[in-house]
Amino acid sequence: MTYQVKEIFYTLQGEGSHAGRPAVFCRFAACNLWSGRESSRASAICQFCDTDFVGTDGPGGGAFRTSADLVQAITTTWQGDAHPRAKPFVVCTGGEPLLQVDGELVNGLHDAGFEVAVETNGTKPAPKGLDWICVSPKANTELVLTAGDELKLVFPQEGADPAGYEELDFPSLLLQPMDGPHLEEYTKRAIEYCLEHPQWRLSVQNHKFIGIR
Ligand SMILES: C[S@@+](CC[C@H](N)C(=O)[O-])C[C@H]1O[C@@H](n2cnc3c(N)ncnc32)[C@H](O)[C@@H]1O
Ligand SMILES: Nc1nc2[nH]cc(C(=O)O)c2c(=O)[nH]1
Ligand code: SF4
Ligand SMILES: [Mg+2]
Repeated sequence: MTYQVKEIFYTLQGEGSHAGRPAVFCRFAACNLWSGRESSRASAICQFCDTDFVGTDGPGGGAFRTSADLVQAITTTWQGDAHPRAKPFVVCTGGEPLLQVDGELVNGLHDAGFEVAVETNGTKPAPKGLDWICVSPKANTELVLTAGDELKLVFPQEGADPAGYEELDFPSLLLQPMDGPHLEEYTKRAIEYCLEHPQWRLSVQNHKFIGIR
């Protein structure tokens, strides 16, 4: 299978429970909830996306004909020293990574020594063996992945009340303020929500504040 990848880069995980951890980000092209074209944003199922995931023209991007080719590209992008306390870490994101990430790729990344995380909208099943699953549910979609390692809800979303996700099988519940013209107001509301409902924690998009990718 050919993997369509927008970009591959080395940075710190900016969001969620692993915030601050060095990681290779592999951003897969395409999503099932938006075409990625601005002209169709208003009619998309997911309308607040902060990411360009169209095409394969980003740094390190391309069409990788085999899982081995993609594993090699990810391996060469990792820049950390080998250390017994720090396994190389790759975050598969997108676009929607679970349109493309398969068991063969996960196995190949494991064989290369990586811990493998995904950032997913939760509407597609996950292959076996992933080390970290972050599900970020979107209003008006059917959630297929009802278990994982963290649930990171972009907040607020009409039709996606945090309380509706509390009984699912996620050890961490995170609220991430929706970036856009109302970020300041939504951050205040997310803080208030967490203070009143301490089963939720705040996830800020650190990378946007510290000027890294
Ligand atoms: C670009 S998405 C790609 C992965 C997957 N499609 C998903 O939605 O989880 C990566 C993360 O950014 C979050 N995100 C996207 N747009 C955002 C925004 N405007 N403000 C805050 N978080 C956003 C998503 O909810 C998700 O957790
Ligand atoms: N630094 C950094 N952390 C991130 N965590 C999730 C991201 C994503 O776009 O999926 C992301 C991203 O784009 N950059
Ligand atoms: S599901 Fe994820 S990648 Fe797709 S449009 Fe929404 S935030 Fe962007
Ligand atoms: Mg991002």
